[in-house]
Amino acid sequence: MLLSVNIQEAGYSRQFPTLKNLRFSVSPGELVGLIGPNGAGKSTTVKSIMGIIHHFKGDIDVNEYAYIPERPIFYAQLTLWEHIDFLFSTLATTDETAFFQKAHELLDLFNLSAAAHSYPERFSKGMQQKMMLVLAFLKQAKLYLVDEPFMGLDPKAVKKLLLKLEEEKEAGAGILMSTHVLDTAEKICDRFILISGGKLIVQGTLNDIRKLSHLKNGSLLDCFDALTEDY
Ligand SMILES: Nc1ncnc2c1ncn2[C@@H]1O[C@H](COP(=O)(O)OP(=O)(O)OP(=O)(O)O)[C@@H](O)[C@H]1O
Repeated sequence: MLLSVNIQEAGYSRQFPTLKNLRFSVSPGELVGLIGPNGAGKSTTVKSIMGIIHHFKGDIDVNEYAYIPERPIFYAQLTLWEHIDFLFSTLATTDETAFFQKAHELLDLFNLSAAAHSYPERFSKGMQQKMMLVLAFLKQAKLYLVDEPFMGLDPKAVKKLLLKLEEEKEAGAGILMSTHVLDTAEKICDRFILISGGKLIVQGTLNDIRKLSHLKNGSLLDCFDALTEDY
């Protein structure tokens, strides 16, 4: 198991916890979709796994991970290449040649080579998001925590991201991905965790979700709609 989550309570105030009684796990080679309406608690779940939620009761067992944030996070004073250099200095890996070769490949893949020595503050939103992808894939972690990754990416970049996720999965990584892009999630995720109002509604394959929502051939969106009706 790469990730085992048992949240009894988590949130931003002790009196009104955002999440309650949420249990799930992610195994090697699995892409698990974390879905739910706005404000359902997806980001709070990801932050709980990362250990940055103040009010927390429960147990999280998590391997070393790479995080792809919903909104780009970077140091304004460092160029993209300096971020890559800095990342190398924080990793246990000693194979410098392989690391920097991979950095060049990823920059090339996401069309960022020409921007490598520029400051990310001046990048477009999509370029900043692609920079997050490059840094995450460079970590070569066994577990990926991905929070709404498609925002701001052009269709080509989305396709490349999906290919990279598939590649990592084939290589045995586990991925937890929160997203609102349900038609894509339906195509690529092995399982889903549907939350609403901070509670688990259902977890399982699309077929499990179809059964529960009584929609035999329903799309993930139809099932989502049916199961979050009172939202
Ligand atoms: N920093 C914060 N302080 C206080 N409350 C917060 C904070 N961040 C989120 N919340 C609240 O926690 C609840 C869950 O928010 P969260 O961001 O986890 O939802 P989400 O499912 O990721 O939503 P979205 O799809 O809109 O990104 C919301 O009611 C939100 O207002």
